[in-house]
Amino acid sequence: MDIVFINDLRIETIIGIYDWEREVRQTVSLDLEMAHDISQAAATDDIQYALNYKAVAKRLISFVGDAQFLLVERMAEEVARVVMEEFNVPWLRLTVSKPGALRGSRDVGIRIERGVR
Ligand SMILES: Nc1nc2c(c(=O)[nH]1)N=C([C@H](O)[C@@H](O)CO)CN2
Repeated sequence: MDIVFINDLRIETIIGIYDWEREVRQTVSLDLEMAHDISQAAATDDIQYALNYKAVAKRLISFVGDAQFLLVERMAEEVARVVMEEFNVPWLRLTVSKPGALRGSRDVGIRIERGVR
């Protein structure tokens, strides 16, 4: 299976377990790999047969921007569900990072894989 990807999609949201984190929006970064057979899009040169990464990004900017999760784990599971259900993606790998959340580290977060490749 081929991969359509989005790297370092930065979104402002409420995320975190501490009191101060419920008051201010922070940046999260999403790296997303989505399984998709690109052959029909390549053969036709027609966006209707492509997994439209702009449409996926637009949906996630809205979904994550409106959310108020406590844990990156919950955010990752919900993002994976939205992408798989709404864009008919059979498999994905998703990294959710919080840049600057841990002193001494560039970023922290989690990586998940869901579905069948
Ligand atoms: N596994 C996780 N560990 C931690 C999380 C998290 O979401 N998952 N969150 C925090 C705090 O919100 C932290 O990011 C604040 O700097 C701590 N550990």
